[in-house]
Amino acid sequence: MLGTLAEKVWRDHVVRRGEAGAPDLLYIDLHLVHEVTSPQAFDGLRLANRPVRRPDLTIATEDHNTPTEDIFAPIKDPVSRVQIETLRKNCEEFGIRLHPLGDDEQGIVHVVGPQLGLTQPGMTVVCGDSHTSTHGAFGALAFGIGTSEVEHVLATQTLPLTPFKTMAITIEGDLPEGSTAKDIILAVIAKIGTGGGQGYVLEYRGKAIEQLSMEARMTICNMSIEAGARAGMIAPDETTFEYLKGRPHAPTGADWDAAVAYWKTLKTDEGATFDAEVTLNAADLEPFVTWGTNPGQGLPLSGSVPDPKDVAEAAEREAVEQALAYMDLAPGTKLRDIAVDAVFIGSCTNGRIEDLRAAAEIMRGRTKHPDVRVLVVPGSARVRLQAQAEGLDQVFTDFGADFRFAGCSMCLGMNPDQLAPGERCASTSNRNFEGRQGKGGRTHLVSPLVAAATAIRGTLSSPADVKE
Ligand SMILES: CC(C)[C@@](O)(CC(=O)O)C(=O)O
Ligand code: SF4
Repeated sequence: MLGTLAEKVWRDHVVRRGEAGAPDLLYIDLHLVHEVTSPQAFDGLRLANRPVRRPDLTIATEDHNTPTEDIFAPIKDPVSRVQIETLRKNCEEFGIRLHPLGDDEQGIVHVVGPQLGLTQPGMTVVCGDSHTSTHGAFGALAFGIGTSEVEHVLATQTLPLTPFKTMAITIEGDLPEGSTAKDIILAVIAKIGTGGGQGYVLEYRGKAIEQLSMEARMTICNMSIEAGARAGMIAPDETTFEYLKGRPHAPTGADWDAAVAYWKTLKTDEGATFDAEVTLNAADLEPFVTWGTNPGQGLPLSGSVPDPKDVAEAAEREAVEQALAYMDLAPGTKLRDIAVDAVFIGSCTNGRIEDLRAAAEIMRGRTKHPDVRVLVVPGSARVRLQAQAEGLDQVFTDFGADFRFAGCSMCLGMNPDQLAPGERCASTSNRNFEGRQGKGGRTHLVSPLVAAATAIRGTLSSPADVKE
């Protein structure tokens, strides 16, 4: 029977079909765990006196509450310290592999999984974290789950799920210079809205997608959740196989050949139909920035802050007014004239080696604007080591940036890296909600290229604005 990529992966994982609208029971190939959403799940197992069903398909890391400097000193914040200590105790008790702070494989869970070759095409991948959609870049069916579902997967390695609808997002054309995968996904969210993907798995297709690296594909799938989708997927191809070959947990020898043969079948059949279709032309895309307090409130950098008076629908007009009040922006202000206090380069959206290389390319031989503080936080310890091996750490330090150890850092206000109230930041992360980066902090979501150019000029900028 003809099927889409998502339908094929789903079909291959059904343990039991739900009758009369009841959910299917799906097998889970990879369960990723971090310190924030796992404590209650492990408590549930303890209370029911249940072991973890497949510890070998489960892996944990520390990323949200961890500091990104003085990482070998005791964690100062008591809540963070308890979260981390609880994860370590749980992993010890239940026999789960853990990459703790200080380990060479530690990092943000959605950077570590792919980097270790754990995330593979055709897998079902879950984590108690909505940005698990990242792993769909490999043609895996990957999605965030809640704490009770974390417990269910730990106990049974399965999950009851109602099938998602499928939406094709076709990106044709070639990305212009200075525009990146981040600009693609910000444009997609602006087009379909933060609820546009509700109930769907998004499959990204088209020439512009096929030309992207795995890191760029992960940026796009990572933010599928910000369009309301459960998951984002890209069909695996030679780029995928190239990325995976030789990684610590990737198959080898005859297993590798067999895996690639299967992975090559993982694409939507000619003639298979999607429940919805959206098309964008990458050639039209210029660097995108958000002006508001959700990832859908974004515009091309050449634009200006919208005027609520131009918004016809009352509820939407009110949302724009509220966002502008929080962001302290006047309608009509050119986005390029918005001065920032901070720049953050990192997160599971744009904290990989390719992202750091892109930012370093702009920063090399330059220095930051005196009024801007710049944080560069690798998505994993491995990325940090790679950046040091390539001398990028020196570029960042000479630029005046603060180059840190790996973690979620200033993506969210759960660790020491936070914005002060009123501080405005150009951030390569994925959420700009009120207070996301720290109480009263103001976030503009941007690509690593825009972040680096902004750090030079002091206002939201693209590489073209800082060309020497
Ligand atoms: C809050 C944190 C655990 C989280 O990683 C959760 C999530 O993405 O679901 C986030 O980025 O909001
Ligand atoms: S980097 Fe940000 S979005 Fe990603 S898992 Fe960490 S907190 Fe969540």
